[in-house]
Amino acid sequence: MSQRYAIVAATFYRDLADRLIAGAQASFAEATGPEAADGPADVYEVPGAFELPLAAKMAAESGRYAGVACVGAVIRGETDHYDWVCGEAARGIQQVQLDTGVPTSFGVLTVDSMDQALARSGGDKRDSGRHAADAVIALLAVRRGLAG
Ligand SMILES: Nc1c(NC[C@H](O)[C@H](O)[C@H](O)CO)[nH]c(=O)[nH]c1=O
Ligand SMILES: CC(=O)[C@@H](O)COP(=O)(O)O
Repeated sequence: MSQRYAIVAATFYRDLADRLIAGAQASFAEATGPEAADGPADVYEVPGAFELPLAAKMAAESGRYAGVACVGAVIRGETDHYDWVCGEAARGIQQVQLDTGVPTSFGVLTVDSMDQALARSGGDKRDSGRHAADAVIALLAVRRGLAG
C-alpha cells in the first residue's frame, strides 16, 4: 500500500491556493509513483491560514497520512493583522508536527503583493506548494534512515 499524504489548503485566495495545491500534488505524485493512480494526496480546505494548524492537527492525528503539507497565501494589508495570521499559522503548524511526530510542512506564502505570491506559487521565483511536499518527503526519509 503506497503512502498517503494530506494537503491542507487555505483558500482565502482561491487561485493561489489552486497553484500551491497543484505543486504539492505533483511532488507527492513523483515521490509515490504510478501506483497511486488517483493521486497520493487528499486535499482539505479551510477559509484562511489561521485555520491551517487545527486542520493539519486533525489530519496528522487521523492516522491516515504519512505527512501533511499546509499551503496558503497571506498578503499584507494596511494593519498588523498580517503579522498575527502569519505568526499563528507558522507557530501552530510547527507545533502540530512537533506534538504528533507527523511531518507537517509550512507552504504558506507570506508576501506583500499578489505579484510576489504568483512568483512563489509556481512562477519565476519558486513553487512553495512543491517545496512543502518536498519537505514532508525529506522528513520521512530522515525517519527511514534513522530506522536503519
Ligand atoms: N488576510 C488573510 C487571511 N485572513 C483570514 C484568517 O486566516 C482567518 O481565516 C480569519 O481570521 C478567521 O479565523 N487568511 C489568509 O489565508 N490570507 C490572508 O491574506
Ligand atoms: C493579511 C490580512 O489579514 C490582510 O489581508 C488584512 O488586510 P488589512 O490589514 O488591510 O485589514
